[in-house]
Amino acid sequence: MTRTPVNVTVTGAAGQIGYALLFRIASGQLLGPDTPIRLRLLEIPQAVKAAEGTAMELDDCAFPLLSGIDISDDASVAFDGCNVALLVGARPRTKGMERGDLLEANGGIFGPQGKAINDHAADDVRVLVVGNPANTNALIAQRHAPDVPAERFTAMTRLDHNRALSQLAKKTGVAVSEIRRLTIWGNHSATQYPDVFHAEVAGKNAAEAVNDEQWLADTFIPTVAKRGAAIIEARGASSAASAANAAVDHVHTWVHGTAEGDWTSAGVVSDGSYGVPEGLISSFPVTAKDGRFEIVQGLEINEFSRGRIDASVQELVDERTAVTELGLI
Ligand SMILES: NC(=O)c1ccc[n+]([C@@H]2O[C@H](COP(=O)([O-])OP(=O)(O)OC[C@H]3O[C@@H](n4cnc5c(N)ncnc54)[C@H](O)[C@@H]3O)[C@@H](O)[C@H]2O)c1
Ligand SMILES: O=C(O)C[C@H](O)C(=O)O
Repeated sequence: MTRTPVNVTVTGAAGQIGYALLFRIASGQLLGPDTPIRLRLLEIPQAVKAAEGTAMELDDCAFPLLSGIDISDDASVAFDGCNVALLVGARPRTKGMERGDLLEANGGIFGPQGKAINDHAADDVRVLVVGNPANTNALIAQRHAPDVPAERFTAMTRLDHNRALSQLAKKTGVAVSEIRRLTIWGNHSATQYPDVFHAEVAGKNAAEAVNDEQWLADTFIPTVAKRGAAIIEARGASSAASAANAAVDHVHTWVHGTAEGDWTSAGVVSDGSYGVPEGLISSFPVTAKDGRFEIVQGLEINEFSRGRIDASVQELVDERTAVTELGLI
């Protein structure tokens, strides 16, 4: 192997998503079978030992593409030379915590990590924020990295996208591979809007294939939007393997591109498209080419969709106002 390894930094490496994610990155599923990887794991001091245990297991897999593993509790070390940053570690909501408390606690994590990326990462750094509230955490990190192009900061809504694909495939009786052009709009929260109006199911318009607006409104949208909570209820812990899978999908698509004629969903910095205020990190339909996401332009937004997109975007505006008032951006 002669290529220089790509530095992939994973925060929250000792957590449950970290445990599902690291082995897939090291096996080549994130960047492809020809790209050697150096893992840089960031954890809080209390969890460094657990991260060391995971690193021992990674060693024991003898992955041919894994050129080394560094573990640190110092963001300036973990992001040094970083090419791909997966910001997974976050402060979970605990009993009695209000949304503002959660935003404040996470601002204390994502602000300094954004600054460390700004000061230490490689020029081509790409950042995916997984830790919740993912869109606003991504915004906080991006605002602390003025020297990094804003478009390099993204938030994960690929899990929502994949959930929507599966639900629609089940309803219409087709394979997920036969569905294209589905969109998640807005926030990675219960207000998100999974939109089938531009989607195709086996070459046919998805809304027409479903032909059941009540199912869309009363079953499909809430099932996708509340899936995270349903998994917590069932598993007693939030989604981990599916979240790691979506992170792998997001970065793989970002680097390798979307298929001709298709698109995916990602939280990206708004350029004002579709009435989403500029600068917000909101989920859009996006294509990827040459390592860049582009918002799909020119889609007609019907009345059913407009109100739902606006409601989720308003939640993002409110979160941005809250973190501005807290002095976090
Ligand atoms: N965007 C999505 O689709 C999506 C899906 C699932 C989960 N999530 C979110 O991902 C996050 C991680 O989930 P999890 O199940 O792995 O949680 P977890 O609690 O199992 O692990 C989180 C890890 O982050 C570490 N951590 C905390 N603060 C840190 C910091 N400042 N620097 C580095 N590491 C830090 C913790 O020590 C812990 O090991 C949560 O916020 C969860 O809500 C997002
Ligand atoms: O961790 C959560 O709150 C849920 C998670 O974001 C998910 O969508 O599964």
